[in-house]
Amino acid sequence: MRETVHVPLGARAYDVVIGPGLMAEAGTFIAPMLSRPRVAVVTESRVAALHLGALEEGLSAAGIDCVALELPPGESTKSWAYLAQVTEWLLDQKIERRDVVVALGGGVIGDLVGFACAVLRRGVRFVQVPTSLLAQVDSSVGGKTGINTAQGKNLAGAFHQPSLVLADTDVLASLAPRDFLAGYGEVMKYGLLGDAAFFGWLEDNAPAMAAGDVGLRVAAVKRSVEMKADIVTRDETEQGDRALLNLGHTFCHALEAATGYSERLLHGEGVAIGCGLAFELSARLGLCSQEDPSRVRAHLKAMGLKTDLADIPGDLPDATGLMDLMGQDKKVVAGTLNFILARGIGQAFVTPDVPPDTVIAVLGDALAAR
Ligand SMILES: NC(=O)c1ccc[n+]([C@@H]2O[C@H](COP(=O)([O-])OP(=O)(O)OC[C@H]3O[C@@H](n4cnc5c(N)ncnc54)[C@H](O)[C@@H]3O)[C@@H](O)[C@H]2O)c1
Ligand SMILES: O=C(O)C(=O)C[C@@H](O)[C@H](O)[C@H](O)COP(=O)(O)O
Ligand SMILES: [Zn+2]
Repeated sequence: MRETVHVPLGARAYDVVIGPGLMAEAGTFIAPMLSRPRVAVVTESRVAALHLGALEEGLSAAGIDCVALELPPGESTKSWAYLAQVTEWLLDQKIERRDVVVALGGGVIGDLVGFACAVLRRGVRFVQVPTSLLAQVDSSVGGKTGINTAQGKNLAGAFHQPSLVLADTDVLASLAPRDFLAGYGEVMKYGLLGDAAFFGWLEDNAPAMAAGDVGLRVAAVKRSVEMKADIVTRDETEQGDRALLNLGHTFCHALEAATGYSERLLHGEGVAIGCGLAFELSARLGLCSQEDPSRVRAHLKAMGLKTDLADIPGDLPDATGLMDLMGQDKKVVAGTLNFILARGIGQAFVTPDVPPDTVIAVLGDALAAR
């Protein structure tokens, strides 16, 4: 059940290894990369309590010593304060330019530690050991690293590719159901953006995958990573096509900002709701049939995922307020926001041609249904 997806980025190429039992073999994979048998691991306390011991044993079995830093869990750790703490801790540990840092955790740790490694001594290699479904299918691959700022989501960061990704599917068993489902939002995104057959496969198989079927989990992670690797290889720094991976994210990032990056809305939940809104907007613009957003929302509901703005607890800004938050999106060019829309399931495309009034109308209707 071991799968490897290669990300062919020339001098920055690397493998994503997927399957059960990888923690125990981490040292075997990492040892050939080292100039001395020592690594620094950065993680967070919830993941550390469950999986740091297994990683340390896997490293030690290959004769690799490690020091570890544990941060608080949660989205608010993706901040300037923790970027400074991680960077200074790595310097205090005398991590050298040729050393390797290991990011053990979900997307929060991967994004933060990757950014710290991008700036540490102007660039130190890092290995992603993603522990959430979201991190295994998306954030550990492709080299987008960063933090949130007071102005919005992921607004400071760098493209810094990992040197290796070890996605041990066994660790997904300890995820809380809500965190597993949030990660599923990004899995479904791949089907919606470019592979209708994968979306159909998910409609048939995702309930069993969520219930714990290991073979289905490996298959879903592999297909997601293949799709991401393919897009990232075509457009590493998001000059064009890579924005397809942002399907649903313009809405999602505004909603995350509006809910204060809190437990009210997890990133993957925002992606799920955002994908529904992107398809609704596409249907309103006559690009796809009304059956497509209905099918997306029906699948989200069947999976038990957040589907509508009504599923977000507490107050939200009005439609204009949400549009203002979208103004910080990194896809804005000369003041015009690029959207990811779809001509059908699996047929997403990037376009600046979206009348703001139509976006406001879609948001207004979604807010009115709360
Ligand atoms: N860089 C990228 O390309 C990219 C892509 C997608 C998302 N992201 C970012 O990733 C972040 C979201 O990632 P996430 O959903 O993994 O969030 P996260 O890192 O906060 O993890 C989600 C929750 O799961 C817990 N957890 C992680 N692994 C666990 C395990 N094996 N067992 C039990 N609990 C575990 C964490 O403690 C946390 O409470 C967001 O900041 C998002 O912006 C980045
Ligand atoms: O890798 C990408 O490219 C993505 O857009 C993946 C997204 O799922 C992810 O949330 C990413 O962090 C969003 O990037 P941003 O550039 O919109 O901040
Ligand atoms: Zn995302």
